[in-house]
Amino acid sequence: MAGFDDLASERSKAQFDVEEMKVIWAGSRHTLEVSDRISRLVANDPVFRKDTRTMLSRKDLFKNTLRKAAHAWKRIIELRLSEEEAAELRFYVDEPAFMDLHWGMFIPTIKGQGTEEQQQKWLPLAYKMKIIGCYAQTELGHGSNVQGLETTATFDPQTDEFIIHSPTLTSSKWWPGGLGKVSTHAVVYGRLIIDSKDYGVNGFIVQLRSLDDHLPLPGITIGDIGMKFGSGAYNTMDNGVLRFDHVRIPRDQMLMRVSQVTREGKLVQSNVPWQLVYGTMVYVRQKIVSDASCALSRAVCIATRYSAVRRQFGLQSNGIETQVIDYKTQQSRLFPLLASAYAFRFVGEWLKWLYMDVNQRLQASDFSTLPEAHACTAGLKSLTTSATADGIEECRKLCGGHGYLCSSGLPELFAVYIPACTYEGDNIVLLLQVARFLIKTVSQLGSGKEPVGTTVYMGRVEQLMQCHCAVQKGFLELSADLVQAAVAHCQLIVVSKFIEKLQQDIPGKGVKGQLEALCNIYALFILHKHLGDFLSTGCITPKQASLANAQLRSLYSQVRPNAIALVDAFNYTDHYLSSVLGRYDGNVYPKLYEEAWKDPLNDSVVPDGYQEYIQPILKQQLRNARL
Ligand SMILES: CCCCC/C=C\C/C=C\C/C=C\C/C=C\C/C=C\CCCCC(=O)SCCNC(=O)CCNC(=O)[C@H](O)C(C)(C)COP(=O)(O)OP(=O)(O)OC[C@H]1O[C@@H](n2cnc3c(N)ncnc32)[C@H](O)[C@@H]1OP(=O)(O)O
Ligand SMILES: Cc1cc2nc3c(=O)[nH]c(=O)nc-3n(C[C@H](O)[C@H](O)[C@H](O)COP(=O)(O)OP(=O)(O)OC[C@H]3O[C@@H](n4cnc5c(N)ncnc54)[C@H](O)[C@@H]3O)c2cc1C
Repeated sequence: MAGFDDLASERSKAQFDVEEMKVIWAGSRHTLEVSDRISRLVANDPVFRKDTRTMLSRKDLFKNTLRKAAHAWKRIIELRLSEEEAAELRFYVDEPAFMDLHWGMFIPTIKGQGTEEQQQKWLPLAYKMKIIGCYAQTELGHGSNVQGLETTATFDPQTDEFIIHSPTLTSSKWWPGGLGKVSTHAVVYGRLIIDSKDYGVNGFIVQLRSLDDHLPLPGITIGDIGMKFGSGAYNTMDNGVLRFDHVRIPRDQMLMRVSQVTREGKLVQSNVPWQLVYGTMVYVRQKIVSDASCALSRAVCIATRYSAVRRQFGLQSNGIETQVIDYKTQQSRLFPLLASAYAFRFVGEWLKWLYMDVNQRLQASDFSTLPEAHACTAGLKSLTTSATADGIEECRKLCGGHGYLCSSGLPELFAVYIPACTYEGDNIVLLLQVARFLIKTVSQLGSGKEPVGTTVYMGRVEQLMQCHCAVQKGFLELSADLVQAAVAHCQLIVVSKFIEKLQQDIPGKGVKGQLEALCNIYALFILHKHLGDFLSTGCITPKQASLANAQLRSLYSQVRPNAIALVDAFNYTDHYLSSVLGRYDGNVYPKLYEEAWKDPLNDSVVPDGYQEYIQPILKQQLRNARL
């Protein structure tokens, strides 16, 4: 039968050791073992089913998410899962929920911005989930412009407290995940006011709801901001609205690693840079880059398997049509995405290392690499999420009409993924940060300060000094071009990190060869996409451009027999993929047919509303016909 045979035969053609590639993708043999074990644990647990998610009402969907989160927590405790295993469990449960913000932002903020005493007080409560926290920064009126936030935290020396207040409608907190219905606490960002003087934005731990009956505490108005894009998708999350009416908190609930307010109301700065108030965003952006490769590889896995099963036109001598994966147009759309998934995986690995390195340095009061870490996390978050969002949509198109069905898994994946281009920093705003960093680096070239890290190449480009002079005349005027320069800088990082990966010891028959092909596809595809820029700047000649394109076509042919094995190496369970088109066994058509009958519309042969709305029309037509 089509599908079973197709994928089995594809697998037999693979020219490399898939099991070793799984290790490379996972990062280590240990990580592969953990991820394999936990993904199966989730797939085999009926509480974690997700096949009806797109058909549930918001209330049922949300309650079901709470049920899953509670069950996940129970399993974590019962099985005594490590932090790594628990994070894998959250990943494979595959449902955005308040837990993400509690573990992913609330706890890291206290760790990064709290003093030793504050950590000792709050972290045990948070780790045991005796309190549940979220990250309340964005307001109705300001998200990107953090320094424009309006919430105030005014010190009252009489009582040794801060008074948290929302002075305007636009100062209402708006968007924080987990805030709407679940969180008992939040890290709230607001303007520190002492003696009528504004000291800018700082973080404060604020209790929002009673730990007894979950009701909002006095002075607090709180709720969910409403349905978001798509069915299922991000609607499992209670993104919230929050207003304060002169809510009092003890002074020691201001996060005081960066600056402290004394009992007398004096502001004391510590030796750490004030930008550490933005530190959680660096951490989460780094996480988002790692997650981009997961979302893209998932879409690519579905589209690749289906492209091998789907046949259209080109009747062959044996009477069967051509697999659509054999069309060069399909390959030229699909294989660069396959290569991007691997490229993002490796740059994500590197970014994780960079983040750990900067953290260790911060502990030792070395702040020198913070600007680069900010630029890299901001830029790569922007590049990888934009490419992944576009890539998922391209995979939907690669699957033709069936890709538009929810049972393909692609519509929900797209809907849940696209806000990544906005949250944790709008992608254009983040690229402008990279552009500023690049301009600053260029401006220091003449002063004898050697560029380091990801900007080391700048020391070799003489024309950059002239660029700097031009940009000095108008950053805003040139910002659209500067954003392109920032993207180019980030692409260079992605390609360099892929090349560095290839320089490591890579065991397994044929594995290195496949990765080399993917790395070359990624680099040449970027060159192809921006051919105009490369030609107009004289970086390559027309002859080189045409050679590069010929090389790209030949690389597609090289990857073609290995395509299915390259997506098998992601080691995704059918539960995680949740796609009829991407099934491991390729049994697409019978399952698509079966799936259709599960739709609630098919519960009855004659639909509800027939007698009310259809029958009268039909009867009317009958009368008109008689007339
Ligand atoms: C059930 C199982 C349970 C177990 C679970 C286990 C585990 C779960 C684990 C994990 C989950 C993990 C992670 C979660 C992953 C995903 C999370 C999911 C969803 C995400 C939710 C999204 C949340 C949010 O969106 S929070 C809000 C984010 N907001 C933003 O990003 C705002 C964007 N704006 C800004 O960042 C800034 O305002 C700005 C644009 C940078 C402008 O800053 P500003 O100060 O106004 O101006 P300026 O440009 O002059 O900058 C000044 C100066 O500072 C430097 N700078 C700026 N930012 C930073 C930074 N972040 N770090 C360091 N330095 C920074 C800048 O370069 C300037 O420097 P200089 O003066 O030039 O030297
Ligand atoms: C699903 C989701 C979850 C979220 N979760 C949280 C959360 O848990 N906690 C939290 O605090 N926040 C959260 N947010 C908020 C999120 O961080 C902000 O929406 C994001 O930072 C973008 O800010 P904004 O909405 O103000 O966009 P805006 O800044 O208003 O952007 C609008 C447009 O203006 C452009 N623009 C803005 N500034 C400039 C500039 N200087 N130059 C050029 N163009 C510019 C942008 O590119 C964009 O096109 C979440 C958002 C979403 C969608």
